[in-house]
Amino acid sequence: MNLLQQTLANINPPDLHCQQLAQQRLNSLTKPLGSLGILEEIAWRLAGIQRLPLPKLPKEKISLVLAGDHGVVAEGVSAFPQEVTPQMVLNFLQGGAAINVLARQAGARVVIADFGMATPLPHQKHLMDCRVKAGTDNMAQGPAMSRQEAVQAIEAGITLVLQQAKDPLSLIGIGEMGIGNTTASTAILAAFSGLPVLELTGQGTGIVEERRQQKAAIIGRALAVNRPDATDPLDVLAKVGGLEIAGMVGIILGCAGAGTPVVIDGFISGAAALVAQSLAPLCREYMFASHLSQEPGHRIMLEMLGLKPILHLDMRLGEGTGAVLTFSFIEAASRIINEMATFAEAGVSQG
Ligand SMILES: O=C(O)c1ccc[n+]([C@@H]2O[C@H](COP(=O)([O-])O)[C@@H](O)[C@H]2O)c1
Ligand SMILES: Cc1cc2nc[nH]c2cc1C
Repeated sequence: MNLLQQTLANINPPDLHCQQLAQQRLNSLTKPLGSLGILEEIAWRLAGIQRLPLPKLPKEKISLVLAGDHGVVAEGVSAFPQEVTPQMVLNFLQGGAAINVLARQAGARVVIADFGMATPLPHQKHLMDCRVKAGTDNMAQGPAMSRQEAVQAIEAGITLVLQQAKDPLSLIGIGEMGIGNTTASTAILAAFSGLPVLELTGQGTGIVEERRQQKAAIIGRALAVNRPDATDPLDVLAKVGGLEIAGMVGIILGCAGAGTPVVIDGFISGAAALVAQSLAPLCREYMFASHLSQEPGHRIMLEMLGLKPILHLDMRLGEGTGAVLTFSFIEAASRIINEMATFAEAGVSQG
């Protein structure tokens, strides 16, 4: 068995008994029933994931940020040039990007990995080398990558979880950097949903309406040229996906296999989540959706995943920024269930 198959075989449902015990405790705490809304749902879901009636605060918070390039940028689908991918990776390594600031705020460690930028950076001590190839091929003309390359990138993502999150009580956030990756993510969503491409296509880094329509036409062409099989997630990922997207699929599967909660970020990690769910439906139980991105397809993606976004901040940055912002809400939910007094303990009358 290869690492992907082993990981898929390791994914179990969360512990329902621990979930129920957590729900009972939440109902006994000094507040009207259900009045802490989504925080309560986070607390009982975390109990099921950690297999503990009382979930623990994360031992370590980690933001895994994956970089990759996209051959389809040759079609003019992004507002920015491809060289921005390595330039931003250097910015991440120097601590000056939004993800660095928000991770410092959240007390999280940031890990940056190159899954296949078009031009590799000269050796950087703190950059993980998970390169599969020098960017994907142009999906408007043929498959973005081979099936083997997609599996290699997924397995590199699984390995990253095994190396970086040894304690299952860690909390993992995922994020990405890749000029052109909203095009790949939209194609993945269109392949799985069958919805009209124009409805799913957004502005990405900031293209104007005319270029958004051209971007939708290019995604339509990529789907027509490649004919991805929606019943075969690896086929969809290889034909119209991306290397960093495949890496995030691996991280999600790796976290689900290890029983570690994983927070997905915006539209691109959502596309990875769709592929992961399609490979292993149970892995959605280990995911938290951090925020609702401004990309129009993101709401549909989250509905397909059955996940509720915790934050609505009109963000569309990526990098894992929404995911790390959500860490404090997950910690807050864990504190609530552990630290609040019950009606009996506080001598408060129940309604
Ligand atoms: O996270 C999101 O929802 C999101 C929405 C739009 C753009 N992005 C980021 O912008 C880049 C992709 O945009 P584009 O226009 O080049 O496809 C990539 O680096 C993403 O991290 C991210
Ligand atoms: C500057 C910049 C920063 C980003 N971070 C994630 N995607 C990005 C795209 C651009 C263009």
